[in-house]
Amino acid sequence: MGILQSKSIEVSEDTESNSFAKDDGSEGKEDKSILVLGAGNFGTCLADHLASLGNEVTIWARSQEVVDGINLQHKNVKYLSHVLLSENLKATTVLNQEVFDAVTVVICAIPSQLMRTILERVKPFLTTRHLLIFVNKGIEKGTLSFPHDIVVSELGEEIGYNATFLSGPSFAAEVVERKHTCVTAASLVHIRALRTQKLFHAPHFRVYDATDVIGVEVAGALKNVMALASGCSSGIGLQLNARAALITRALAEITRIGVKLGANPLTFAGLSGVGDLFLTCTSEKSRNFTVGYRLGKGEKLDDVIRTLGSVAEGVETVPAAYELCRKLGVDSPIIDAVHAVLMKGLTVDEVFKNVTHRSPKSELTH
Ligand SMILES: NC(=O)c1ccc[n+]([C@@H]2O[C@H](COP(=O)([O-])OP(=O)(O)OC[C@H]3O[C@@H](n4cnc5c(N)ncnc54)[C@H](O)[C@@H]3O)[C@@H](O)[C@H]2O)c1
Ligand SMILES: O=P(O)(O)OC[C@H](O)CO
Repeated sequence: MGILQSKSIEVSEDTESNSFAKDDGSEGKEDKSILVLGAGNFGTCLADHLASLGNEVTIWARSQEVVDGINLQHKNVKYLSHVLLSENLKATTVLNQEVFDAVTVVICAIPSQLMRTILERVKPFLTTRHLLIFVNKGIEKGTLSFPHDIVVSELGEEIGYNATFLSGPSFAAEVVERKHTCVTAASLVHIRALRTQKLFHAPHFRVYDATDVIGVEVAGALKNVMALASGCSSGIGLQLNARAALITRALAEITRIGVKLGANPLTFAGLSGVGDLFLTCTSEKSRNFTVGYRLGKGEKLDDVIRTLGSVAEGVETVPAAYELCRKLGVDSPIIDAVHAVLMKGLTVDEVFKNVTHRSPKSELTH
């Protein structure tokens, strides 16, 4: 926490002229060769999207089986296995200088808790020439760092401030089927956000540019925690009135936290804010909602995680979000409730009862 917050004003007030921007007319001209780190659900769908737009895309996977499946059958045998991927998409298990020299764009689609590990590994190969894009939605446990803070601390300010963060309502399973999707690309260096927009933009995949990185990151990380809460609420049988109330109060809670960290409150009314919150809190396609729902039905967290088959970022973000709210001195009843279920072992019914017994509040000040 704090690295980005303390520097954001310095670089965001005049993003076109700050020392990190390189607006010499060459930005983005060569963005045709792309490396995607992480062949999970989201890495695969983004790689396929970019390949289908005519780019040369290489996706890095740890598993030889996944790499062979993509290269030989155009299928990711582990994730999104029902989909035939673009023939422009190649896969590799290799990460070396040659691989990075061959591309101008690097996209990191690794869960937030593993970001540092992968950045340590690729750091020697990255330069400011690369357009570096992150799609993580989480807060690192222990350090309470948002993705951008991790990037700056691992790769330094020059590369870190040039990074872009892509977020918003975007289930991988829909993106890969070319279902209409709108997202936000945020970078402190505005021309990098515009370059990301140009790279991904298509009639079925609209990208809006932004510079409020901390707002977009807070919204992306915390909507996962709120989706756990929404799933819990459905799991114990609460209905749509309760869901609407939860989403509304979740938005108020996320906005309070974001504003305390220096975010623009209007970001939370955008795609990465209420857009993603609404999507994830209302759909069984969401892994976070599903985890919450199963907890509400009485399953044990370990059993749910073991059988999920994919990451639910909210689970690891809960303890970090809880700690962050204590540090900031922000009232966070929904995060606290999810924390009590996940970390203290209370049942969803018990926690819900406690929440309903809170004293009456004033809507706009709480
Ligand atoms: N799936 C979606 O719909 C979606 C949409 C938007 C954003 N995201 C975000 O994208 C990120 C990735 O999510 P996902 O859905 O692709 O997750 P996933 O569980 O489908 O895949 C995770 C990927 O990380 C890799 N990985 C796991 N451990 C690793 C390690 N130690 N080193 C390197 N790689 C490792 C896995 O092999 C896999 O490729 C998350 O932060 C998520 O919030 C996901
Ligand atoms: O399946 P979830 O809950 O991780 O949500 C996926 C995306 O973040 C939705 O935008």
